[in-house]
Amino acid sequence: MLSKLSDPFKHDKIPIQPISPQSKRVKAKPKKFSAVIKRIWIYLSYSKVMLILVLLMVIISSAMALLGPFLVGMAIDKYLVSREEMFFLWLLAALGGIYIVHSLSLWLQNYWMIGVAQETVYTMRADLFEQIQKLPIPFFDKRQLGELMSRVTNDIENVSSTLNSSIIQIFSSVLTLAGTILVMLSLSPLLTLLTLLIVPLMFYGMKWITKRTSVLFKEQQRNLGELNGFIEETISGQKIVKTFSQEQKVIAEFIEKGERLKTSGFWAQTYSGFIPKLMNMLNNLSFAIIACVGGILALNGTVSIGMIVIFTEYSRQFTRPLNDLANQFNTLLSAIAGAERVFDIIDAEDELKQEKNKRRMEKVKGDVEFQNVSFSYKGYKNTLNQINLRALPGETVAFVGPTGAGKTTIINLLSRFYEVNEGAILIDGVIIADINKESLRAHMGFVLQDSFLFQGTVHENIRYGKLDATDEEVMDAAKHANAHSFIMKLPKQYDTELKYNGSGISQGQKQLLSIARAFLAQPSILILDEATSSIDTVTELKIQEALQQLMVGRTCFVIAHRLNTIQNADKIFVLHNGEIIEKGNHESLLKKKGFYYQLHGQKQLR
Ligand SMILES: Nc1ncnc2c1ncn2[C@@H]1O[C@H](COP(=O)(O)OP(=O)(O)OP(=O)(O)O)[C@@H](O)[C@H]1O
Repeated sequence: MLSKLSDPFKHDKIPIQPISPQSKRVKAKPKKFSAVIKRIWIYLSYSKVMLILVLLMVIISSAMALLGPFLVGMAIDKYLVSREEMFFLWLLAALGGIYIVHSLSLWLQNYWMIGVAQETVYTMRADLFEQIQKLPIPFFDKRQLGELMSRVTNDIENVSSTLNSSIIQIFSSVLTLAGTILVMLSLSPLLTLLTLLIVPLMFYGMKWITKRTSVLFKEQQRNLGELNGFIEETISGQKIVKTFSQEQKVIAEFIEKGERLKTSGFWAQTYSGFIPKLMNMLNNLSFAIIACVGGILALNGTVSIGMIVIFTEYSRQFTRPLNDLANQFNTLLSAIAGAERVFDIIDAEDELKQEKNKRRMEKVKGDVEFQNVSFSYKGYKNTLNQINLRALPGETVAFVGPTGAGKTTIINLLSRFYEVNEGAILIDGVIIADINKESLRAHMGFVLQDSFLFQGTVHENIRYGKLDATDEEVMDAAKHANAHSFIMKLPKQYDTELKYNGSGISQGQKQLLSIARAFLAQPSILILDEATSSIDTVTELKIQEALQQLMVGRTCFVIAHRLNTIQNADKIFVLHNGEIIEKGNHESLLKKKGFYYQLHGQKQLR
């Protein structure tokens, strides 16, 4: 029936596939709820004391809610029927007390639950962020930044709002439900059985609906992640979008993704919206049955009027928590979908776990050797084939070759961002796969083309190279890197706040800061990816001079684009299609009159 419902958001311009329940796009099967709930429970248990207090308040408020109608019924029988005024007054006073305690316990459970929810979400977010820091580079190859961001923000937020609103509701509903059934059974087993008639109907109705909504909620979260990824990408790439006048294309793509999110949201909400409607219907049915049968029993004189009032009140109390549970189910399903996406990342294999027992290198001389190294990115054909090379301590090794030849990949393998498929890389005679990654990278310094600068002061950004460096050391590094003079001209010198990725300073200045970082780190092995972007001659000279200084006494691997780097290099490896096709120094390679000679002649080293 539902598949026939028309999609109210149908867009005339861009045809999109509606995410109807029959859609083939809904592939994700919900994992076991119990496993996800168990995980959330572990997080909840970090705030045990507060949670116990919440539970205590839930028990009190549920008991008060149960006691209320009972006293009302008694009051009716005692006053309306027997006219026992004194007892009636006592009952009224007790009723007043019950409602005050009820309200207070409701307020307190809410107060403590907010604390539990905030603590839980804080820990979950911290775990997720920490895990993201430990994930290996190949993990990020497969994912969009915005999609990951969506997990840290939206999905976690989803869990938070559910904890705030649903947990108490679920606890108290279950308690009230159990208490009500018990009291009802003790009052009239027949009427209780009549009330319980609707339970199997509720159960099957809910099962049918939730089977569909859980898949749809997951689809909605995934679409939200995709949309966020797209937004992040287009905002970061605004210059390119504008340069190529792609605004309309980007807007159209956004609309398409937005439509997809809207449609999946629509179906998820529509399906889950049936839950309260179904509950309401069954609720009314139950009420009608009780009223009819109870009325007949009262007319026969089998039960008192007070008893009927108590009972109809309880029957309402019985269906109300069921109703509440059904309403909360929506939120709960959406939160479970979010939590599942968060746990997917938390459970991803982190690179540091396997590294724990590996050997740490205290000192590195810088003797680096590649032995028959072959490598392919996952799912691609070989990028590097049988690479053999050696750099002795203090030597400068340069890589040249056309674009896509595999120069960056060699560096990626040396830093263990990726692992070799065949062969081995050795540092000072030790295979690097056996060295703890952290300790390996601690001996490496990187000056990359697109050296990233973080939001923070100039000082903080340089100190990234050595977190415990003193102010003097930072300034000293900046002086060696020829960065000091431009820093002093900044509005607040070393305390100047840099904008996102250093967007407030020039490309050349960014490079000088990254050289300063490397100076501070004092690595034994230096990895240098020379910038190809054109920089003004004065800054270019400063960069050259700083790099010359930085390279002294270290083993350097350079992806070279500049002639003077090449001329000074001890060894040059010419790469083509993932293979070393020529090696030697500048003079010997020129003499050979091979590929290097051609590149050099074209004044183009890549
Ligand atoms: N993460 C990745 N996943 C799949 N393939 C990749 C990945 N990174 C690089 N490649 C591919 O590996 C090959 C070598 O790339 P690499 O970046 O090492 O070349 P390069 O010589 O440094 O090129 P350039 O001079 O343009 O930077 C290319 O074909 C590239 O498309």
